[in-house]
Amino acid sequence: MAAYLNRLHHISLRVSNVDKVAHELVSRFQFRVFAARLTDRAKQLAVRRGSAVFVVNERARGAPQRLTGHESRVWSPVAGKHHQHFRNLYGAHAHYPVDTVSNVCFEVSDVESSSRALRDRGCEFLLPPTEVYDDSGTVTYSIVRSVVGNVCHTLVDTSRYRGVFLPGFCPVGTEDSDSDRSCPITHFDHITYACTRRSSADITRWYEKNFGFQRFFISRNEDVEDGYVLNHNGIGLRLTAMQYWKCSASGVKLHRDQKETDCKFVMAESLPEQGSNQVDTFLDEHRGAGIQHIGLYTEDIVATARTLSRAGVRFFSPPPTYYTESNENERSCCVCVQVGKQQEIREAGHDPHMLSPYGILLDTDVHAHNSPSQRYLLQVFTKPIFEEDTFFLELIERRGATGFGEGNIRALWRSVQAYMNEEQECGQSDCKNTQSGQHS
Ligand SMILES: O=C(O)C(=O)Cc1ccc(O)cc1
Ligand SMILES: [Fe+2]
Repeated sequence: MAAYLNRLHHISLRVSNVDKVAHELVSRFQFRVFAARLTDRAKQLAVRRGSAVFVVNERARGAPQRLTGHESRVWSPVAGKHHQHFRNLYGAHAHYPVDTVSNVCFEVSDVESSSRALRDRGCEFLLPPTEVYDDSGTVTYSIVRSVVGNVCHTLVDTSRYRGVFLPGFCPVGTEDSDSDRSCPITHFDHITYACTRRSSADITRWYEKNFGFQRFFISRNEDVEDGYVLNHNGIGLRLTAMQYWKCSASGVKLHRDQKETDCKFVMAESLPEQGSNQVDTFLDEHRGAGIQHIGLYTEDIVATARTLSRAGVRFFSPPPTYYTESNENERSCCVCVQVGKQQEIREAGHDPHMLSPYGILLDTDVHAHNSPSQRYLLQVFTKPIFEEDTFFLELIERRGATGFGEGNIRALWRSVQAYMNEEQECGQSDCKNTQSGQHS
């Protein structure tokens, strides 16, 4: 392994309208702006909910903005001077034609040695280790390109920094406790990439080799090379999942379902046999592979979905029969068409009427079924949040289940597919703001 990752530090979005996207995250998704970097050339807003931090960066218009060759050749840290050159600090440099989630930033203990090791393994750096400072201390960071579309990783060491976020950012608002029970989002649960065909195996190897990620299996029937393949009834999807093995989360209080402070990574590929689908749509509209969605972990998905729904967030919903009918065979049969989950929802101790207004899906871990401590997870998916049909968010509550619900993936797939078909019939992009597929 080349780089030891301590934890996920933040995720960067690059958008044409920072205020609009930040406002969406704040007014709808209940994030709070806690730091800002505003200069005549840059606008960066940092928003937080629990330990989930997004930085919303302004997307440069006009000529692509790149670091110059001179800057790339500088290897040893250059104290403090660099920040004058950068329109957007911490990994938001590269030009991209549409709004996008461009960077997953990891905290590491030693940026220099991690970067050197990654470079020796052939990784491409957009920025060598660089120091920036302000009155609250110093931070070292570098930026490495990933092997997935436009996604980059900033590696940052904040151990010598006492400020509210990162050098150059000013605190905004007052620190509050995030203890609001109506929206207990605590952290990023997973990041899902939309990948081009047959690229998942190489991507997995890249993360294993360079960052010590570990593969984990979504299904017992999953093949090591092929991943988890869903290829029937109109669903053509290959999923491969991995997580990073965190190294030093000592002192961090962990939630019972949170294994250390890890965040899972899921690679989704579309399979050609079943026709065009949501992964293809992402690749088209995003103009390449990238981050398709991010799962936000919540301790109470019903309360969170209610709060977000009242604030205007729109969710995908399965057909009403999902909550009113039961399909006993569904759990043991991987090819039959799903009808309903009423009984499964009740058996898990939930009321279908509480889940249906928001389109919340429930999936029991098949192998734990009938055991006294039934393991399941609850998920709900939002409509895309940028102009293009690309990036969306997900809420996830885990009740002992650590993977991804096979049944939920099918239910989500169908509701997204129905929505895409509807949009195609309308031929209007503003349909995504309507209440279609929504029961609330
Ligand atoms: O189930 C999840 O939350 C996943 O992240 C898996 C997944 C990935 C891509 C899709 O288009 C649909 C589902
Ligand atoms: Fe997901």
